[in-house]
Amino acid sequence: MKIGNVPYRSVWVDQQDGWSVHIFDQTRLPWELDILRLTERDQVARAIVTMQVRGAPLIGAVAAYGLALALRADAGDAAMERDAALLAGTRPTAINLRWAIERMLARLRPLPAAERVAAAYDEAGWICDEDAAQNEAIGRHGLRLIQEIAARRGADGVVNILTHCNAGWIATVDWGTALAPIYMAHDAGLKVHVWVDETRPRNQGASLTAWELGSHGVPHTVVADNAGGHLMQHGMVDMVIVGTDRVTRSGDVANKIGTYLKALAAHDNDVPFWVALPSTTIDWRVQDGLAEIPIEERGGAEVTTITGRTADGRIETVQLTPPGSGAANPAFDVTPARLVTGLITERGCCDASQDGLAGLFPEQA
Ligand SMILES: CSC[C@@H](O)[C@@H](O)C(=O)COP(=O)(O)O
Repeated sequence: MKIGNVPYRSVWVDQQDGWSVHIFDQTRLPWELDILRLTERDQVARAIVTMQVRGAPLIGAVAAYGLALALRADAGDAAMERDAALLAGTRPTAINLRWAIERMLARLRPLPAAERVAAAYDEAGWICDEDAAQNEAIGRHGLRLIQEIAARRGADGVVNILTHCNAGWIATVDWGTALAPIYMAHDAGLKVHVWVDETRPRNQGASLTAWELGSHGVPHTVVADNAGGHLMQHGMVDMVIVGTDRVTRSGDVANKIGTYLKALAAHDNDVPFWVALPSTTIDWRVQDGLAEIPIEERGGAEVTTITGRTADGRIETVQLTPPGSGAANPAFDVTPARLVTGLITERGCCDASQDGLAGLFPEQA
């Protein structure tokens, strides 16, 4: 996607040196566009843990390059297994991270150490290219859903879409998942307007989704997380599209904390609730999302403080709560498949169910 008129991906290898890895520091957006240069394993691990990079597909892709950087230091068997485990353990909920590391190891383990660095960069590059292509396909399939609603609304009708967290191009290698259909609808001339949940505590909606949509010229309005139910009750939401960090083989969906409440409100108001994902986000080994998906617990400071830009341009973090108040910070929740209208994947749309997923991905069933 473009910033200004310059096309970017969310992770790329330095063209000059051919090995260091660049990312945007997402903790500085939307205030500053800082590009970080990563040169070693620990920088990559730190970037994922501190959420300088975030979003399920992107942390998988960046971790893949993290393993390539680690192999530059030591490409022996023991070091590779240790570094792969370290990178895979940086965040627990998004399955794309484990998937990417397992794919890297499947390619690298049979090779002699001397051939591993080149192969690792090659494989990480494929992971990135495939993610971009899958998300573009998700965009095309999701576009049809938006077109159907637009057709019912008539020529002047605006399609109002609510989204939670950030599942845009900055959360993937390119295009995004939930936002890909929205970009395509906007580019196709459909009138779309996006309700952007602020997404406390880290505000990925207010900072990242609003920045992405604004940069692309997509009309949008940021709302407090608690506003979604009210908007749906008053007919102001035509559909919900969210991304996900892990989908079970039965169609349960883990996504940013608060997604479940939006699904409940959508169900109560007959608003279609769609989840967009590349197949790399499906955990075929897991059936019951509530029982089996590990939910990341992050530090309480993300709840007790808030970061923003002051009137004179400084980025500051301020305290919201009284001294001594404790805080809990579960970062994800699980929406049961029964509340999900359907899944939008690179192979098309399906029911959020074992049969639905098996129909699209028979080789996994
Ligand atoms: C295409 S990204 C899908 C999900 O990863 C996204 O919705 C989300 O929950 C991200 O959580 P985050 O904690 O910001 O990494």
